Amino acid sequence: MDNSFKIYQLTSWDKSHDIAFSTLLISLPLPFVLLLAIAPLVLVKLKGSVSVTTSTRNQPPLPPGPTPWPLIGNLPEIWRNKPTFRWILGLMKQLGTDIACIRLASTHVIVVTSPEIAREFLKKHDSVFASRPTTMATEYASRGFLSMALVPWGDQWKKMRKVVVCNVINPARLSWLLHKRTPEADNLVKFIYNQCINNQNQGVINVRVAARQYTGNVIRRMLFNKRYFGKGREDGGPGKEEEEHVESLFTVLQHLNSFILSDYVPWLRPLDLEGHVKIVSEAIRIVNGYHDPIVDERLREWRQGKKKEPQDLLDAFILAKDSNGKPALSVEEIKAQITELSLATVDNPSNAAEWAMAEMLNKPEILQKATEEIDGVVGKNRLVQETDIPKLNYIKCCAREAFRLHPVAPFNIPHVSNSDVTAAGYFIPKGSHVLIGRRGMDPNIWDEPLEFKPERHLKDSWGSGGVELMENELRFISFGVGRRGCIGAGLGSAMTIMLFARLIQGFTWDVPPNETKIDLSESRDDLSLAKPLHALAKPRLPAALYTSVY
Ligand code: HEM
Repeated sequence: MDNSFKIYQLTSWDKSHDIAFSTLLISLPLPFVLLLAIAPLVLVKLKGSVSVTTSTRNQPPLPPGPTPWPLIGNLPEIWRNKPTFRWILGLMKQLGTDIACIRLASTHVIVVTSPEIAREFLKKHDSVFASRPTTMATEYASRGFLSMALVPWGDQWKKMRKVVVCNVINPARLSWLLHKRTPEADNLVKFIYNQCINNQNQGVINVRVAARQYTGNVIRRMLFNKRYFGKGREDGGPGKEEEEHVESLFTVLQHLNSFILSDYVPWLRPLDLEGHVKIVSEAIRIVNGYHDPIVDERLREWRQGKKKEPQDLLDAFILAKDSNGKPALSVEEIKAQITELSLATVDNPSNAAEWAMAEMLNKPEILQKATEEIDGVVGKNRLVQETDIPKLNYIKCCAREAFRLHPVAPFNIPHVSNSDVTAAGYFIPKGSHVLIGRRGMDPNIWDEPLEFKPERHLKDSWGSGGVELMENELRFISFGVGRRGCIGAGLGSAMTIMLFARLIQGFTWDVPPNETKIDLSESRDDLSLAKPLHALAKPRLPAALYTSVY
């Protein structure tokens, strides 16, 4: 391999020379440190504004991208241009390319926005791109890379994926725990109903809070057999513990892959220049502060023989055995994986439901059609159930359209290449971080790509099982594909549809009084709605359906 493409391994973070160097740096005044960091800038920037690298050995070029500065690459650009994802996507538009290479210190960050190239990376070269980067936030969130989604390719990932798929997240477990998910769907309509009848905020509901608490409740119930860490609330809403839990999970998610300098220059981490170390460590401390005592107590109960029957996913983790009949996972691994599953569950379904509702409030004819579908399939004398999902094809089209137009993040979870490879005619060096755009915007595939048009999914997803939220051709990324594809597509789909269908079935929705339209502006820093969706809800089913729920 050409030495110029050697990648600095971030896992060297805790090596003693880094610590010593970092300690030295901390003791220096900040301006001096920055001067050290930008010293290479005094060197001449090598080329023009666009770099197209060619090789002396007939090697294909790197994908086009901004010319890197010597040593530090494009770090000054990502420091200056926040949020980085908007800068990268804007740059690619300017360059007219759907694959780009951004150099961040010695790391090649390859960004892909075309489905065809995405398929080449994640299908044709799936095994090459099966690793993950090691960032500050992924290290904290995974307790030092003990879990699955955030862990590089290797034995730890293989072990965790096998244990979780065989013992914890699979179709059998999903149906085993249906009786824990349904009460949370019931609680969702109860919580909104109570706000309506109490005329809280004149019936204007914060849909984001309701959606995020539903996803938080489902995963807490499935993992720990409880909705509330504390006393909870009579009206079905979150107590302060649940608010803090869900908020902290979202804080971690927002910082997981956020282009901070020290993810590319690890010795900068102790300086915490962007303040992310403080934010992420505090959020993880809060999350683990809720989870860990429950895990420890449950282990004690099993050891002391107080527990005999598994009741939830935590029990499934504890009872999982390896081929020698020994516990498959250490306590730390169980705790790491539980946090990761919580992170994986809360954001996508709630974001899709909130966006779909916002879009549909501005297009009442779509909302009307979705409501009619549920009334036709389910009627108004019982609440929609997971068993109804196969028949709710239009509802699924609306959710698919929310995933296409408003994914929870601009890029898929990053992949890392295990070896040099040529893809899409470009040289992709070993260790490259590959970011695949999640939005489905290609005008050759999607007519009027910026429009929310659920009908577009009726045509092409209508297989024998009806419409699905999976998108195997990667025309947008919902659950991904291949070795690192989502293991929770079944659960994630069920949660998204139940949340969304219960909102629509349970209430008529309107824009708040004194407003004519929902403001669909996107947040500057991520792809969420800039302002949490608030909408006027009115119950539309017999009162007993809201009040007789668990
Ligand atoms: C609508 C809900 C969900 C969506 C849209 C979604 C989407 C995704 C995506 C895009 C990936 C990355 C695929 C890749 O790297 O190419 C992923 C990975 C993953 N998801 Fe999900 N997910 C959802 C729900 C869940 C749930 C409910 C769980 C588990 C309880 C889960 C567990 C995971 C795990 C463990 C991975 C990492 C797999 C690995 O790296 O080996 N997800 N998901």
